[in-house]
Amino acid sequence: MLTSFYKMHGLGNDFVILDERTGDLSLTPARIAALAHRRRGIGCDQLVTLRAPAAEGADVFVRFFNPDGSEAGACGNASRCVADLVWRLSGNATPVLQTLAGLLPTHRTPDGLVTVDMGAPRTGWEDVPLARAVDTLHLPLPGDPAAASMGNPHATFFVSDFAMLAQGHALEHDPLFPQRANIGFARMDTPEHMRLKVHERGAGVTEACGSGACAAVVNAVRRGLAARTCTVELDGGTLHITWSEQTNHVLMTGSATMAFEGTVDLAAYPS
Ligand SMILES: N[C@H](CCC[C@H](N)C(=O)O)C(=O)O
Repeated sequence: MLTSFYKMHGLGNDFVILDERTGDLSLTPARIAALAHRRRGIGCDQLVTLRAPAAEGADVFVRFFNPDGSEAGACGNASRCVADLVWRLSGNATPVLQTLAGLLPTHRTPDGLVTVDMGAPRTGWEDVPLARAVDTLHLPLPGDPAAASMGNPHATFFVSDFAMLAQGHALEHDPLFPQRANIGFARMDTPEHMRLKVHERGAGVTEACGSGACAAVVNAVRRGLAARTCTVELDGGTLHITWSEQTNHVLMTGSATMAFEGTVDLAAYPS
């Protein structure tokens, strides 16, 4: 039996989106990893599922899975893509996404971009989470990173070049991060412009990371390095991030792209 899927990306951070609102697809970690495989599967940075919402006021319940089968509480680029997909399918231009990180209101901008309210950052050590009580603004790691969660763990290193990117895998698995972490490397060109590269937890280096951009701006503002409205330039393109002083929420604006639709025979994948 063939199952439809949508292939979308946010600045080159790419996703396979499967709709489980018509029935469970038995997406075990093994099947997710096989579907995400760049040669033997469809291939993606994250696999995204849609389900009927449980929360009051939500239009769709969205879950995000890495190519290693692990689940992520947040995924900014995929959130923009799901908002765009809901609009394409239903005409609703302001869907509210229910995620493990909470309810994320979204809207389209006049120039066809998508804004997601990614909610408030979590900066307590137990919220990131970290393995012990340390100052999340200056972690006890070489390179003196800061840490914050957007519903998933992020560490941000402030760098002048990106040589440290090669240490991303080891840092992802540092014992200070009991749930591992996404590792961002941020170069502040001005307080309003950041160049960012991210080694993602469970996925490796991606062309863009939306929640990583949000966390990096939050950490930069906390360090006094960035303005609350900051343009983040990633390998795959630009995101506009604002950490609102009034609401304490982080707004992320950027593109969402439909690459293609397809069908897949899930019976050909491990259960
Ligand atoms: N690409 C996603 C981040 C995925 C995070 C995932 N790697 C995790 O385990 O937290 C984004 O645009 O926010």
